[in-house]
Amino acid sequence: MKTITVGTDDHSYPVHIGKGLRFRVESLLPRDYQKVLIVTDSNVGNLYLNDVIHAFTKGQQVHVYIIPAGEQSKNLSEFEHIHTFGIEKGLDRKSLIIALGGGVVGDLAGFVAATYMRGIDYIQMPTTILAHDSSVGGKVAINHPRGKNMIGQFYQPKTVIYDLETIESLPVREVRSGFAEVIKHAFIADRQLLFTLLQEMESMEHIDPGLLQYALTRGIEIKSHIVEQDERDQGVRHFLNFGHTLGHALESELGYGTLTHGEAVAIGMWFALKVSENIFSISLPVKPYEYWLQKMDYPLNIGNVKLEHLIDLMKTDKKSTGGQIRMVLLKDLELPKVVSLHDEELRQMLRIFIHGGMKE
Ligand SMILES: NC(=O)c1ccc[n+]([C@@H]2O[C@H](COP(=O)([O-])OP(=O)(O)OC[C@H]3O[C@@H](n4cnc5c(N)ncnc54)[C@H](O)[C@@H]3O)[C@@H](O)[C@H]2O)c1
Ligand SMILES: O=C(O)C(=O)C[C@@H](O)[C@H](O)[C@H](O)COP(=O)(O)O
Ligand SMILES: [Zn+2]
Repeated sequence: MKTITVGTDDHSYPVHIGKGLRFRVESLLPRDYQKVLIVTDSNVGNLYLNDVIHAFTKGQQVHVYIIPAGEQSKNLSEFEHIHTFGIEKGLDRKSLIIALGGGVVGDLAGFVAATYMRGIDYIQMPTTILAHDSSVGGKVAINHPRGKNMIGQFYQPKTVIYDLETIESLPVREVRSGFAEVIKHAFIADRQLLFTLLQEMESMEHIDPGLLQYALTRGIEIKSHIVEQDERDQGVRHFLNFGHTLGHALESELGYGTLTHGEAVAIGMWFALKVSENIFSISLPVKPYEYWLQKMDYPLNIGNVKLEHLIDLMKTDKKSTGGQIRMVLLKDLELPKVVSLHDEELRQMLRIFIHGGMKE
């Protein structure tokens, strides 16, 4: 087992990474809890819920709430239902919530934990590749029909337990989705990892286990280092949003779950790279990235999206101020920068990108 410590203003917490950790949950908790609520989804529940329940051996009350799998569950109604369930089961301020699943479960259950009786302990047990990102850093949220993650909090988990055995059952689409956030971390902070991924990955079906474990661990190190400097997203944490300004707009515009988060961010990074080259008059490895996206079978043709809808949605992005869109661009590899863009210059670049750059 490898452990990375995340130090934030409120407290420091460990991110444990290793195989079979779901069987050891009890011993990895910061203290004893009498009442535990496991929140999971309908897919993960079938696979790993029993292992986690049986890991509690001291007679604790363990309750379970299962949400339908998918992005559409990250909503106000599920949020309310979990609160109701917690009240009915008598959860109190000394209880623990466990988020067992991908980023949807993590963001939703984390937001419930942040608000239940004004905040109770929770831990993250990520089960997707993507959740190497979402389980660390304490951004918890639900979606609003008019914008991604519009209702949320910063609320750090007490512990993150990443059992790498669980990701072995992921469908290939979710492997692909998760790798978008892996390559995001590489673009903003580790060019060596970037070139390794671009050059050595042949398909999403067969990923070298050593490379996978290395890439996830590096991603967590990069993320935690940034979160430690700017927990509440006022400055350098924006860099973790590379590819997300357009990515989030695409997710909302197409309907949550149409594109996965990672698929949308992969397209968003492609656009951000092109904008970066344009704005800074520099050359970035856009072609190798395009080639990688195609080789890895990312969906690049998103159909008929309305340009003006995307621009409006990009304005509701949390980095925007005074209605002006701000994107994370790269001045070079490992050198992200937040840049304000005028509507008209963005419109022109987005028009070219959508009509010229997104054909498979
Ligand atoms: N809080 C953050 O910092 C942060 C960071 C990145 C993404 N996010 C959010 O995370 C969400 C996406 O997370 P995700 O990609 O993990 O999606 P997800 O939670 O919907 O999981 C993807 C799919 O994989 C299934 N699944 C999960 N684990 C599995 C396993 N081990 N085996 C088989 N199937 C499994 C799920 O049931 C689901 O169908 C988005 O809502 C995004 O906004 C948050
Ligand atoms: O942790 C962060 O900060 C990130 O931006 C990580 C992103 O991958 C993640 O999708 C996050 O939820 C986006 O946050 P938002 O503030 O743009 O909603
Ligand atoms: Zn993301």
